[in-house]
Amino acid sequence: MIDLEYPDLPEEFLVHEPEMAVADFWKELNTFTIYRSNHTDMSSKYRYPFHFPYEQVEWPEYWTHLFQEYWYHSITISVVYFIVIKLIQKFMEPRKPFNLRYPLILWNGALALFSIAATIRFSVDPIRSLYVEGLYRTICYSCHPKDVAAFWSFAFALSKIVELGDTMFIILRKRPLIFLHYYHHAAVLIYTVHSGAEHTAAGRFYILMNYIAHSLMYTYYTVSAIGYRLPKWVSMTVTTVQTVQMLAGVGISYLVYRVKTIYNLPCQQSMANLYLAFVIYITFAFLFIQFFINTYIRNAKKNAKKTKKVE
Ligand SMILES: CC(C)(COP(=O)(O)OP(=O)(O)OC[C@H]1O[C@@H](n2cnc3c(N)ncnc32)[C@H](O)[C@@H]1OP(=O)(O)O)[C@@H](O)C(=O)NCCC(=O)NCCSC(=O)CC(=O)O
Repeated sequence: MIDLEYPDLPEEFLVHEPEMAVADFWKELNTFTIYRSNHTDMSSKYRYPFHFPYEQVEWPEYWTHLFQEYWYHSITISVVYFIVIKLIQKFMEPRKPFNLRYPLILWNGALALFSIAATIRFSVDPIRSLYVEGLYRTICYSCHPKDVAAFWSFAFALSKIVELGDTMFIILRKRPLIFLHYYHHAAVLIYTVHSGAEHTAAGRFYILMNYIAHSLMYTYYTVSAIGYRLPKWVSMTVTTVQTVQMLAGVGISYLVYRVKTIYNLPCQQSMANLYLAFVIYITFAFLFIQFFINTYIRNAKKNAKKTKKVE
C-alpha cells in the first residue's frame, strides 16, 4: 500500500461550461471548454487514505486529452461493432452454433470478479464524498484525477469496450440477440467515453450503480453458463436492479439540471453531456421496463395458458 501524494490540479481538468443553448448541442458536444471563472478547483476534497500499487492512472493529462480529442471514435467503434454483428450473424446462418461453454464461464466469471472488486473499491468515493462534502459537491465536483476513484473510472471506460465481447458469445452460440442488448452496449460506450473526456462529476453515481448491477448480472450469467437454472426471482431481481439503475440515472441527472439551471451553480458536467445522460437513461429505463413486462409477466401468462391446455 502506498500513501497518496497529490499535486495541484492541472488546469486541463477544470472542464466545464456553465450554460449552453440546446441548439448548440452538436457543436458543444465536441467542445470541452475549460472552466476558469473564480472556481479554481472543481475536484472533490475527499481522497482515499491509501491505494494499492496499480490503483492510479499514469499520465492522467495524456488520457484526458486523448479522450477529448478522439471521443467521437467511440461512435466509430459502435458502428463497426454493429456491422461486425451483422456480418457474423450472416456467416453463422448456415452453420451450427458453437458450444463455447468454458470460454463463456471464464468470460462472465472474469467480468463478475472485476465488477465486484470495482464496486468494493469505487463505492468508497461517492459514499465518503456524500458524508464529508454533501450532495452538491458529490454530484458537481469530480474525483481527483490521481485518486483511486479515477483509476476505477478509467477501468470502467475500458471495460465498456471489452464488454462488446458479450455480443460475440450470443451470436456465435446463435442465441436471440435483442435490440436492448446491442443498443445498450453501444450507447453506454459512447456516453462513458464522452463523460471521461470531461470528468463528469455525477459519473461517480452512474459508475457505482453500473458496477453494482454488473456484479449481479455477470455472476448470474456465470452461474447460468455453468449449467444451473436459477429460480425466476433471481433473474427478476437482476432486471429490477438494472431498471432502478436507469430510473435513478434520470433522477440524478435531473438534480444536476436543477443545480445548473435553477441555482446557477458551477457543476462539472456540460449541458451536452447532461442531455446525453437524459436520452440514454430514459431510453434504457423504457427498454428495461418493456423487457420486464414481456419476460416475466406476458411470458408467464402464456406459459400458464399452455399448461392449462395440456391438462
Ligand atoms: C436477467 C438478465 C440479466 C438476463 O436476461 P436474459 O434474458 O439474457 O437471461 P437468460 O438467462 O435467458 O440468458 C440468455 C442467454 O444468454 C447467455 N449469456 C451468457 N452470457 C451472456 C452475456 N454476458 N450477455 C448476454 N447473454 C449472455 C445466457 O447464458 C443465456 O444462454 P442460454 O440460452 O444458453 O442459457 C436481464 O435482466 C437482462 O439484462 N436482459 C437483457 C439482455 C441482455 O443482453 N442484458 C445484458 C446487457 S444490459 C446491461 O448490461 C444493463 C446494465 O448496464 O446494467
